[in-house]
Amino acid sequence: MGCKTNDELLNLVTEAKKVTSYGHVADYIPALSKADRDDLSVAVYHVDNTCTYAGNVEKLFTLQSISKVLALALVLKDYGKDYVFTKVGMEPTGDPFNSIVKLETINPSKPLNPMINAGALAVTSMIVGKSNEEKFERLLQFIQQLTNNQAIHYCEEVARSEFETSWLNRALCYFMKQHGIIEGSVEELMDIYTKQCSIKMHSLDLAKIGAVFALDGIHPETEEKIISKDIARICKTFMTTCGMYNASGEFAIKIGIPAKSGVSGGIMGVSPYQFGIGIFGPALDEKGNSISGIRLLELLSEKYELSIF
Ligand SMILES: NC(=O)CC[C@H](N)C(=O)O
Repeated sequence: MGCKTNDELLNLVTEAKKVTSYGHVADYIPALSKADRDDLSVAVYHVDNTCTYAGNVEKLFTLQSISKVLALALVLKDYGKDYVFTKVGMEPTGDPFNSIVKLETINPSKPLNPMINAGALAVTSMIVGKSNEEKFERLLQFIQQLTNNQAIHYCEEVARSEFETSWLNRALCYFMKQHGIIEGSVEELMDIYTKQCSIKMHSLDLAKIGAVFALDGIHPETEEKIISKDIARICKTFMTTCGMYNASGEFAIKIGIPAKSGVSGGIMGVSPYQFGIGIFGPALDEKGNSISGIRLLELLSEKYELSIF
């Protein structure tokens, strides 16, 4: 088992930072454009409860699309896979994460997978609760359990910023509502979805969630079984096939671990039975993945032979 000292990680971070200048901070959600594009931090949370890190690992960032895996785990717990997969598919798309094109061309308008926006919106619409507040509270509590950190909350500024500008996501919702994939108020769904994407944490907490997946759903600190082995397996499979959007194939070849990215620049990685990885590097490549974060994972995977394939 490698990657046990902070110095090892710092060397890799220094090397990975060299590509930062080729990336750009996301600005289609206006509040995200305030990020410092030179940031790069990484935390590795080992299943034996030790942690190594480099960079400013206490800096908070919003989960964005990383939250899609966590919302999926929650609805799979609530409903079981048979029902969930009547509303969302299991296939990679090859299209950008916010694309609408396949919703129209594929019958019966079921989003292809839960890692693209359409699929994630369908998943979030399934969260159980009597009111919008209760639904979001359940998701938040689940994420607090995964991090073993009751202080986890969401960033109101980022949530509001996305809510006020999310026209394409609304379009995806109305399309799916027309075809019976989602029900109820689109504005209420957008309210939960934008709060979900704005849940904030630092790389250490994100690495810890990765470690829960690395241990098939068991929390390394509390030893609590938070999700079943089967749900952990399904989530890791989606991370492997669709987690890096339409760069997932290349990522599987070059790095070869289950991972999920978000447009804030976060990446959660999983090295099964070894550790979880939390990365924050807001400069993104053209597909919307952290450019230095991917470079760092490439260096880590080569050095410690992390590929699962
Ligand atoms: N790729 C992402 O991280 C997308 C999440 C973002 N909140 C959106 O829906 O556009």
